[in-house]
Amino acid sequence: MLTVRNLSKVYPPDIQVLSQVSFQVDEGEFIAVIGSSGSGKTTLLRCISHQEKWTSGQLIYKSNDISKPGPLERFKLGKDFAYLEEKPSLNRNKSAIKNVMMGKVYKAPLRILTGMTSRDEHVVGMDYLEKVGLLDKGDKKVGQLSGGEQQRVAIAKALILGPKVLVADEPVSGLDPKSTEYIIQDLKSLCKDRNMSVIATLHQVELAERYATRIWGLSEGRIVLDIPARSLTLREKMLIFGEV
Ligand SMILES: Nc1ncnc2c1ncn2[C@@H]1O[C@H](COP(=O)(O)OP(=O)(O)OP(=O)(O)O)[C@@H](O)[C@H]1O
Repeated sequence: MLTVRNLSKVYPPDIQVLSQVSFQVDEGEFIAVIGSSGSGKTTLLRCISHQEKWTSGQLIYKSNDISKPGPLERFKLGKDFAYLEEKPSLNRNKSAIKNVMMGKVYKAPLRILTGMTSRDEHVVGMDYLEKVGLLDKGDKKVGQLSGGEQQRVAIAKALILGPKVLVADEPVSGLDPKSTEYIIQDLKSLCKDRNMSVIATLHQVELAERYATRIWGLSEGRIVLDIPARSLTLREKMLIFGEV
């Protein structure tokens, strides 16, 4: 579904962060990206989701070369790719449902894109909150929700336009084990039930080993390991992290 060839990213004047990164992503995969701090994980995710310009490389999505997307392709990419930041920007003073409804691409309200009424939109928003187990918290202000619940609101917000690929930067960072489990299970069922692909950075290797379908190990801006998820050997950990 998605093929990237030789993606490189250089920040001015000459900070090479990603070097010749190549990979393929299939529908329904849950890919965990692991690597040391500064290895380029966030930059990779931001490049994949077109939050960041590429210095060079080729992106083939659904058989179309969209390495240099025009306005129409950008619109389509924005709809098909959702990017979930490490600290999602939610409005703490607004309710969970209102935040979810703000999940719109290219500033176009859902109803312009789909012809829905605002009432239909509300129902759809609640549907997404239900998918992440927050149906009963829809009217609560986001500021009154726990960190894990806020992250789930952000996931529902990212999902509202039905992306095919969800790119999530540290979706469980700073969360307690129970919230972590909830969120990872949410992401996993999105892959399974909706055939969506998830690419997520995870700091805890055990989470990647346990829940992902595939693991990418990043070191100094290169994918040094790309394997079906399983317990990593010491040698593989050394390859990714250096000393372990
Ligand atoms: N806008 C920028 N300008 C210059 N250098 C940058 C910029 N953004 C990131 N970098 C550099 O790129 C490298 C990789 O950063 P990135 O945030 O992608 O790493 P990371 O693996 O996500 O790290 P962490 O796990 O600490 O979040 C770092 O050395 C960082 O300083």
